[in-house]
Amino acid sequence: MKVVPVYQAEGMVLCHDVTEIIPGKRKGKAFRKGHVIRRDDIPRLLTIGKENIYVWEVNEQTLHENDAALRFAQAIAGPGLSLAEASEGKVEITASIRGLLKINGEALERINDIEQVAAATLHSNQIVDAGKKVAGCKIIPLVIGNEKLKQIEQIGIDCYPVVEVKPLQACKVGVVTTGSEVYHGRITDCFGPVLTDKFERLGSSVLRQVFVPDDISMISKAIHRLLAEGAEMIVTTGGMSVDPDDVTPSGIRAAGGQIVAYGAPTLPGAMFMLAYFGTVPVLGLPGCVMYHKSTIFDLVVPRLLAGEVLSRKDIIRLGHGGLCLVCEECRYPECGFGKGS
Ligand SMILES: Nc1nc2c(c(=O)[nH]1)N[C@H]1C(S)=C(S)[C@@H](COP(=O)(O)OP(=O)(O)OC[C@H]3O[C@@H](n4cnc5c(N)ncnc54)[C@H](O)[C@@H]3O)O[C@H]1N2
Ligand code: MOO
Repeated sequence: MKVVPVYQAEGMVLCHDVTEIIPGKRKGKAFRKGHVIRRDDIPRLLTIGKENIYVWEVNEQTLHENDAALRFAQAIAGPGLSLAEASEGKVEITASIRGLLKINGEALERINDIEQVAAATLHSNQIVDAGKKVAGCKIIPLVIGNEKLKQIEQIGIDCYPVVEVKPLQACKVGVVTTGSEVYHGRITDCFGPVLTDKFERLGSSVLRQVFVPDDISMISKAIHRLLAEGAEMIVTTGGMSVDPDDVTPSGIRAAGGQIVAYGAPTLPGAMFMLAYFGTVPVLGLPGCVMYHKSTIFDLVVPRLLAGEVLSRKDIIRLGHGGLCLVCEECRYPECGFGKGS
């Protein structure tokens, strides 16, 4: 900060608000702190009585907060995002498409470890609609050293993209509904409509729903039939728990898939299974997916539709934030469920 004669202040940044008082008419801010002084501001500043003012100097080594915030946002934003105009040292980042929000948490931490800058985001791995605000980049002082922006830009290159929205692929989904009580018509199937609705909301569709009793070989055959019909994802429903008739995990194993995990640290959704048949994910969905509004389904399926291949480690990580409070009115993803992963 330094004092300069006002007629030398063009291009420099005001360090404080400048108040103008016109008796009987108005009292208010004539210029805001952070304003970059233009040549035509000078006569007005002189009229207000400012022959000398405190300024920050912007030169090759320093940047005004708004210019810096824009470079900051450009450095962290990847595909599927758009940037708002810089204001008060801040640029907001919004989704430009509907899709899966991905945040590189490690890169974000490295950036926020740089002094005088702050980036805040929504949590990773949630579906966001186009227009949703997902992140904000803020410069703390009015003027910041260029080297700090260069550090951020290097992290942005090394970890590209720090923030992105991945589009969801439209998938043809095969459904294998197990349960002798459903197969023999003792009860009406309720899983199919829930899944049709959930997949349609995600831009995918149910190719076919096959009904089988609690029989390992029939479950296995149904999986192969749907694979042969071109299913790009298969979900089996029910029979995932511990009763003698809960044989769906055995059916998936018998079909010969590569098992990623049986059991997931999410409640509801603990009795979940994920397997792969080549590139086709096969999911074992427990009864809770039919009953509860938000479950393991909502944490895993969007990521699969965004093209991610999930590992056992990805499933294990769901534990932090994997406890759903089963609120009367479900507000997911505007809650803690799935937040830690
Ligand atoms: N002793 C234990 N009991 C339970 C455990 C456990 O670990 N130990 N796990 C619980 C969890 S977690 C879940 S989730 C549920 C359900 O798990 P399943 O996937 O095995 O579900 P099912 O036994 O097949 O069915 C439960 C219930 O839902 C009805 N159902 C199933 N499919 C359909 C369908 N397509 N349409 C309509 N209704 C359906 C079924 O008739 C049963 O009433 O287990 C807990 N228990
Ligand atoms: O899978 Mo149950 O899967 O936790 O409610």
